[in-house]
Amino acid sequence: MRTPIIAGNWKLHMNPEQTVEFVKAVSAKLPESSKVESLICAPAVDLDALRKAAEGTNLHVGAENAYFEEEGAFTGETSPKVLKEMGIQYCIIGHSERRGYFHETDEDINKKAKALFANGVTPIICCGESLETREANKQEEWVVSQIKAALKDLSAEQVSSLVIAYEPIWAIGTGKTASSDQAEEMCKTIRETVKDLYNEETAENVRIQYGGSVKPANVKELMAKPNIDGGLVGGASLDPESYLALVNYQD
Ligand SMILES: O=C(CO)COP(=O)(O)O
Repeated sequence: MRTPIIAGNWKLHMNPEQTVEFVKAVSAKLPESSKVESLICAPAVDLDALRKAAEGTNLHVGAENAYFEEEGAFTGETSPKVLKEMGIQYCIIGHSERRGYFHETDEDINKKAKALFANGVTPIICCGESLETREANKQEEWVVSQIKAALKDLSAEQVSSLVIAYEPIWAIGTGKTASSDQAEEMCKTIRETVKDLYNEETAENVRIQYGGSVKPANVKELMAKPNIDGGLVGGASLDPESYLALVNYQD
């Protein structure tokens, strides 16, 4: 059985003090990790505070990005090796904002996935189509091609352990959620792609999140779908009450 994973992606919000306040506000009310994994992915400058504040709680900690090199002359980048040393468990890669504003390619994302695995950090690999691609009804081939490129040369064991986040760009921060049927349809396609590339067991193990205007009001319906194992949540993860409503969607 796949453990559901609800992750906040704070993007460029929150400072270390606010991070500690947030953890204080949520820590006592988080579900058991065996029931739902509660994760916050925070800006690199907040990770030390987040990891320390989350110690001994059911809150898991992730980064929003990392580079594919561990060290060297790469000004401004975040090392996957240092993430590991800091005790960071997850790292988002290939978010559409990174692909769009920072020109990250499928090849970069594949290299980042390998670098994270080399350092024992679990990647959350994002994929998703633009409105233009959906209107042209090309969303499936677009997402399948992103997945194939991101997973290139990864082992079945690695793919079993990672997380894929389907985030249609037209649903991010727009208040326009994909319908639960649209989200399920693509998450199912992603799982079938993993089965074609690897095997049934790997496809059954890989966790697939939906992201794009997930809110307390729609999380339950999304999570009821058989191929949706979690949410990657931007705006609604910044407020403690809203975050708690998301991670406790089973109550
Ligand atoms: O991009 C997202 C999470 O990675 C989704 O953001 P919103 O939940 O704000 O739409």
